Amino acid sequence: MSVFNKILMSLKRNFSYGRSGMKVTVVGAAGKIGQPLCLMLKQSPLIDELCIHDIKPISGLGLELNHIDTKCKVSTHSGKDNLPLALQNSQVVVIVAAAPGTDVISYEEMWEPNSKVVREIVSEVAKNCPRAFIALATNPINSLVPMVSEILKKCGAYNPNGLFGITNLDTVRANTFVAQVQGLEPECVMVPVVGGHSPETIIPVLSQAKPCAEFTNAEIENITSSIRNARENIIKLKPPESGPLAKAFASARFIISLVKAVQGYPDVVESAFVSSKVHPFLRYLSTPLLLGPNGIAKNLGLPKFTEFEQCIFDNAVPVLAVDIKKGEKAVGIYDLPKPCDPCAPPRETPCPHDWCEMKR
Ligand SMILES: NC(=O)C1=CN([C@@H]2O[C@H](COP(=O)(O)OP(=O)(O)OC[C@H]3O[C@@H](n4cnc5c(N)ncnc54)[C@H](O)[C@@H]3O)[C@@H](O)[C@H]2O)C=CC1
Ligand SMILES: O=C([O-])CC(=O)C(=O)O
Repeated sequence: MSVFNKILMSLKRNFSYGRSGMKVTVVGAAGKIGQPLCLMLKQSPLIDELCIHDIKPISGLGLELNHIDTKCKVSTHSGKDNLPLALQNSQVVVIVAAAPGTDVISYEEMWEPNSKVVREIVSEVAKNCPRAFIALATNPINSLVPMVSEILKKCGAYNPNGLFGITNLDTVRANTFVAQVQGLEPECVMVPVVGGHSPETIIPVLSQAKPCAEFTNAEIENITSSIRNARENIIKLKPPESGPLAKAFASARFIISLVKAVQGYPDVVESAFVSSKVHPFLRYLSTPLLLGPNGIAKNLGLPKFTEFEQCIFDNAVPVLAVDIKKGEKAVGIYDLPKPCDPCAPPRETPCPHDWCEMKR
């Protein structure tokens, strides 16, 4: 890129900082994560309109939020029929809607009911705001993001750089647990977490934590399992009706980063589960991303792994492949070719070990 173009781009960015008219719509806003998430988004000076939607009545929540003395205006729409109105002119759509009671069951069990809910919502997004960035928090992320991509493709509204499965809760947890072990301030710690968002597919890359840190093998195993089992541990301890606060915090951080990037702020990096070419067998993967005005500006790829990290990553690959396929197949498009056939001639890129024994 020429120096002239670089200057032009930087001027464009500076002019677009704080651009007005940023409408963020949260679908499923009356839920347990939706409410604290909206409270946090209402405090962002970068959002002009926070539109909240739920199938449940939501005007009281909107009124309550509008009593907060920040510039962001909250608009409310409830009921399925009013979703198109809520979505119109949205630049970012956040989906936290889920079928009743699915927050305490396994990802496997919630796939069926939640895929129905998300499918309906995404079809409306494709019709009413096809250019909006979509941030999906509803689980199971590993299968729902591929499903949403296929729905959007069918509707001619797919932008691979504009669809994100929110996984940075795992990064938030990793930063916290590493800070506890190392005696550091959590705000100063940055741990890359890659893979997917389920106990078997979350890969915290502790060897690349910043600031650089030494861990014993026992610490590595404890931190990794605390991150992977965080959801289960919370379900055991918290009454089901209480709010998932750290989860809402992580989602809010992701949305605010996305809004910043869309408004032209430089150097915005967050991890998310996205369409990806980083790994030869996985069409979706969570990795750190450089975000920009058009969504993903650059996929920062996989960090360097230790032997342990490589091993847990390799074990996650077949699980992720099955999760991804489940989402893609749900829209009835195709069956992916088997990525590794033991009888086929050797491939240029070696299959990860364990691949061929994968459970299907
Ligand atoms: N990716 C992540 O980091 C996180 C993901 N989650 C996921 O977010 C989802 C929501 O969790 P909770 O708020 O605890 O559940 P919840 O059951 O408390 O809330 C879900 C809300 O969605 C609404 N809803 C259902 N169908 C709808 C539709 N068609 N249109 C609009 N609204 C609809 C419900 O009325 C309800 O208010 C779950 O799938 C959970 O696993 C939660 C926290 C973090
Ligand atoms: O499923 C949920 O409620 C939230 C979640 O993703 C997690 O805790 O990792």
